Amino acid sequence: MKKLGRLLGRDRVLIVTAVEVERQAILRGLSLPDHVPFEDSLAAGDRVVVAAAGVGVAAAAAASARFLTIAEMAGEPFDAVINAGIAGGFADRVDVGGMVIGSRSVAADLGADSPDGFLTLDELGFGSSTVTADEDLLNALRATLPAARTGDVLTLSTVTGTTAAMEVLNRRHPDALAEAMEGYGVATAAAQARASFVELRTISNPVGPRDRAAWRIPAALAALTAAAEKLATVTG
Ligand SMILES: O=C(O)c1cccc(C(=O)CC[C@H]2O[C@@H](n3cnc4c(=O)[nH]cnc43)[C@H](O)[C@@H]2O)c1
Repeated sequence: MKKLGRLLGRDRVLIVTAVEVERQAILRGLSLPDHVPFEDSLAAGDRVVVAAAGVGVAAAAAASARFLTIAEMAGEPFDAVINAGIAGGFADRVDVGGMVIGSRSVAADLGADSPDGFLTLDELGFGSSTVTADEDLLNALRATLPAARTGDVLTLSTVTGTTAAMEVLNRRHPDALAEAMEGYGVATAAAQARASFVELRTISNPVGPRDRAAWRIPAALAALTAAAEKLATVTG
């Protein structure tokens, strides 16, 4: 059974989260069951599949590549990939509980340090530390989620936990809205599978000195569910 029709104008959409609670938050919003294994969703011809990849850029890239390859081999390739989950928000740019659509997913710690400053992959001549979101997908998300802010989302291997680290990021990426740990990895897998990509994040905590008590994970998960509910209204 095709449980959800075309989402955001796409035939088949893969939504990749890091962890299961994020996956369930999205499934709740889409009114999809939460117990269907990935392979069974594919076999059923579901047009929207939500899968958890694990935390961090390596798990995100490896699992996304696996999901995309399995779908391609089954003759049901995904044509769009959304990396969705919770994130840290940069103060004064986005509030806890708010939402960010990534215009770019930036691997902010991938490169080389030097006495003259940080060198990105681009500057080193090894490719790019940045994946730009697909314009049509980005615009479709923006139209569906008008309350969301649009801007760069950083991908980091370490959650920022000190004022010093936050200041370094602020200097290097003065316009970034949020940081998370998977976007660039999912985006790279999507690019290699020639699927369009966008990152969608709801804010669970401010970026800055580690303060576990300030994390508002239930609020960020509720915002993910609300976003998915809105996405479900734009099916064809
Ligand atoms: O520091 C802690 O005690 C702690 C407690 C719960 C979760 C964590 C995580 O590291 C979750 C990482 C997970 O969530 C995304 N995320 C959320 N906020 C941030 C952030 O400020 N910086 C980076 N990643 C964040 C991330 O994408 C992971 O999937 C820590």
